[in-house]
Amino acid sequence: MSEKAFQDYYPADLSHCYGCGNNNAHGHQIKSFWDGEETVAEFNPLPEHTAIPGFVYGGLIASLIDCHGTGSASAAAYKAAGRELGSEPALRFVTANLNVDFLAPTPMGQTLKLRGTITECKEKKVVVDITVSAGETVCAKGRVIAVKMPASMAS
Ligand SMILES: CCCCCCCCCCCCCCCC(=O)SCCNC(=O)CCNC(=O)[C@H](O)C(C)(C)COP(=O)(O)OP(=O)(O)OC[C@H]1O[C@@H](n2cnc3c(N)ncnc32)[C@H](O)[C@@H]1OP(=O)(O)O
Repeated sequence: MSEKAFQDYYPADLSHCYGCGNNNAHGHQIKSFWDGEETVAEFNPLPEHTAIPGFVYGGLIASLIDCHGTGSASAAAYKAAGRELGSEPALRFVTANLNVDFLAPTPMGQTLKLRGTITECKEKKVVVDITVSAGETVCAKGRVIAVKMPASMAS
């Protein structure tokens, strides 16, 4: 994919997140995009993301859902407002609630595909439902309730 990801619009001073910050060399640097009305992201787990040999650590999967969810929430809020991604004033969202169901063992060595659906989009709250698939298998599903970032979290 050659277009800019949602996370590429985050300002540098808010790009340190372990899951999605471009400025976090040790983080996952997840990249999310629109695919029609849904949002998508991909991730290739590394050996250090192992739970049991051959299988991916659930905390990593939760982290991917978390950051694909908050990125999708921001993008959905911009879309609902009819605004360009990244335009000021910024529409920033953080995780209020993260719920994950692990449906099947997630194999190492495959690209994980995340697909998000915007279930609810209000001015202050966006709900995103996400699946994580390896090949044809949906290994996990999750829901992110994202809420406008409080002023106290901005520097
Ligand atoms: C694309 C362009 C980019 C632009 C630029 C973006 C930069 C963007 C940087 C992002 C960076 C990465 C982000 C990664 C994801 C994290 O890891 S974020 C870190 C983890 N999260 C936190 O630390 C958040 C800590 N919690 C809080 O600050 C506050 O509790 C919250 C979540 C902001 C909520 O504030 P609040 O004032 O209590 O919210 P409130 O007005 O009462 O509720 C609003 C709505 O949310 C619901 N709600 C509130 N809390 C909860 C909860 N815990 N459970 C369920 N629902 C809740 C309420 O029920 C209410 O719903 P409705 O009645 O409207 O339907």
